[in-house]
Amino acid sequence: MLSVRALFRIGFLVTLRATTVLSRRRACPLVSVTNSLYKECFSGQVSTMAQSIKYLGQEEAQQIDEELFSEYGFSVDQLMELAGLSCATAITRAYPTSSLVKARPSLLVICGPGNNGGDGLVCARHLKLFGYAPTILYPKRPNKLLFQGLTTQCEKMDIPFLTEMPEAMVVDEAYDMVIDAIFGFSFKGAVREPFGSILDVLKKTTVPIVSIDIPSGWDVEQGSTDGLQPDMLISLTAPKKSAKHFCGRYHYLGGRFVPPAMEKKYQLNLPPYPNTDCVYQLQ
Ligand SMILES: NC(=O)C1=CN([C@@H]2O[C@H](COP(=O)(O)OP(=O)(O)OC[C@H]3O[C@@H](n4cnc5c(N)ncnc54)[C@H](OP(=O)(O)O)[C@@H]3O)[C@@H](O)[C@H]2O)[C@@H](O)CC1
Ligand SMILES: [K+]
Repeated sequence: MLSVRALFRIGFLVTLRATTVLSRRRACPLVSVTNSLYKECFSGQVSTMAQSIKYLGQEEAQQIDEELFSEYGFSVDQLMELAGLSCATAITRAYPTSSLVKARPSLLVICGPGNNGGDGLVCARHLKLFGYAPTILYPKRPNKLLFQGLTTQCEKMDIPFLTEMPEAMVVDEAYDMVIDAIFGFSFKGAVREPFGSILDVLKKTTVPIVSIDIPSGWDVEQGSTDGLQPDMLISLTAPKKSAKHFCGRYHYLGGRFVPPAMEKKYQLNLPPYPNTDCVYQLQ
């Protein structure tokens, strides 16, 4: 005889399989269908399931970030290294080099002017170590030692830097995917150049886009109806509210550095990362 617990477990696996198949069709309204499936089947059953994770607003995400530095004594480069490493790890899980179609597993990493761009630089460095061939576009570089160091590290790893954004057709021909590390949770207002033109090109490409923390150009809380539609989203620390509108195939959580006291204070309800993994697959 199967116990009630075992029946719930079977029900969960069947639903998980169904949501994976559904979400691969990439139709946006399915996000709410899958979420309601979760709620219908599992409300109150398992506290660590995906639906119980907190989705952060913009101010709360910035407050947590600030507190990690001011109260918990972390440095930016420490957390950026862990964030970037988890992004590279999640990408290798979703798109192993053996699954890519180009002769070399070529990736275009586009880095923005803030810390999201820094995550992109770290991610590119680790991806190179993992056997991929990243190329970086870093059009607006902050005049800070941290970013200069990250840039030097990539240059010394023989990662090429582009001087301008290629056309959409060139991107599709030359790269297996694009890593979007342009804007994170501090993005606000209308997109300013040169990033407006870059995002316009990205909207015309057909290769998969992997967005770090937030699909760039999306409102951090509301998302976007006509913006990028990434194939993969890697939420850092905890998903932001806009992640509810994500319609791609893969959603990972990374940035396994949140102290338990902070998790409790903000009621993040983070899922249990398996063993020593630095990523957790939410979808
Ligand atoms: N604790 C965590 O979770 C950790 C988070 N980490 C990462 O940090 C990310 C947040 O980083 P962040 O705060 O530096 O901001 P981010 O979003 O990269 O961009 C700011 C830049 O964008 C610019 N900009 C803004 N709006 C714009 C517009 N409309 N059009 C054009 N430009 C615009 C803005 O320009 P400015 O205001 O200077 O003009 C500024 O230069 C977070 O998402 C995660 O990836 C990890 O590294 C470590 C641990
Ligand atoms: K991004």
